[in-house]
Amino acid sequence: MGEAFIELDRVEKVFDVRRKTGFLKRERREVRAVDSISFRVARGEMVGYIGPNGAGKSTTIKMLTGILTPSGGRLRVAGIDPSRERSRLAHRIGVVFGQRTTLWWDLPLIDSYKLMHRMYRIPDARYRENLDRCVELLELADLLDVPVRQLSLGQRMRGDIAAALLHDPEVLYLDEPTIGLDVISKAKVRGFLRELNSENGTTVLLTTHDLQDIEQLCSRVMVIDHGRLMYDGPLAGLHEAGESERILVVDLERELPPIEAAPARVVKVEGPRQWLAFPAGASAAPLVARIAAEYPLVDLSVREPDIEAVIAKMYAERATA
Ligand SMILES: Nc1ncnc2c1ncn2[C@@H]1O[C@H](COP(=O)(O)OP(=O)(O)OP(=O)(O)O)[C@@H](O)[C@H]1O
Repeated sequence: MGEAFIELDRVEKVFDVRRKTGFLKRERREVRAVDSISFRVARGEMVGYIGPNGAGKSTTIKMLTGILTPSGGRLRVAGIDPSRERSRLAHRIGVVFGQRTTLWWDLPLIDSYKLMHRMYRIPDARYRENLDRCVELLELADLLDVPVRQLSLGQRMRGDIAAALLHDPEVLYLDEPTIGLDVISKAKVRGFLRELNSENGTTVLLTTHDLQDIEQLCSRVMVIDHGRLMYDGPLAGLHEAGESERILVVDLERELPPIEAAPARVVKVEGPRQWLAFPAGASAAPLVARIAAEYPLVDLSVREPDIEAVIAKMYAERATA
C-alpha cells in the first residue's frame, strides 16, 4: 500500500447514554459505537465502508472530520489529528451527508457556492476552474439560479457534491450519496465519483447501503458491525459470500431452539424470528415445506443476499472456524 492518508489505530468511541427509567431514576449505559477499529487508507484509494444500521459508520466519519473526539486510540488524516485541528483539516477534506444538505436552503445554488468561495478563501482562478468542471460533469448549468429548496433530491445531491469539492479536498467522505435517487441520478453520481478519483486522485471513503455503489466504485470494502471491523478486503471476496446464499426469514409462534433443516443453517435468531441461509441456486420450496411440517410457522419471506446477509454469513463462518 502507498502512503497512508487515513490511519486508525484501535480507535474507540463510547457514548454515555442516560435513560429515564422512573420518576427520579436514571439508568446509565455505555454504547460502544466504535470498538477498537484499525485500518489504513492510502492516498487515491476509493474504499467502501458498509454495515447495518447502527453499526458505527457515521460515528467513524464524524471522528474523521473532527466533529467527534475518539474515546481511545489514535486517528490521523493527512497527518492531522482531526479533533484537535478541525479547521486546519477542513481545508483538506470534503464531506457529503446524503440525508442532510450543506447548502443554504432559500438561496439559489450559485449563492451557496459563492459563500463557500469566501469561507474557504479559495483562490479565484481555482474556484472558477473547479466550479466549471463540477457544473459540466454534474450537469448543474440549468440549476445554478434555482433556490435549493426547489431542487429534486437528485439535483440537490449533485449540488452538494459540487459544494464539497470547490476547495479541492484531498479526501472526500460520502455518507449515503445515492440514497433515494433514481437510477439515472445514481448513474450520474457514480460516474462523476469514478472520474474524480481517477483524474484527481481524490481519496474517497464511501458509506452506503447500496451494494451497487460499492460494486461500481470500490475495489476495497470494509464491513463494520457492532462497532467492529468484520471484513477488510477486495470486493470479490465479499461478493462471493453474498452471492452464494439466500436467506429465509422464518417467524415462529414462539421462541424455539435453532431450526434444523440441513443444508440450510440458522445464522441469526431474534426471539421467535430465525434467519436461515441456504444455497442461492436452490429452490426455497422444499425447505419451506419441511419447516412448515415440523415447526409452528406464522410467516416467512425470502431475502436476496444483502449486506446484512453477508455479515450474518461472516459471523457463522467465524463461529465455526
Ligand atoms: N450522540 C450519540 N449518543 C449516544 N449514542 C449514539 C450517538 N451517536 C450514535 N450513537 C449510537 O452509536 C451506535 C452507532 O451509531 P452510528 O450512527 O455510527 O451507526 P451507523 O452505522 O452510521 O448507522 P446508520 O446506517 O443507521 O446511519 C448506535 O447504537 C447509535 O445509537
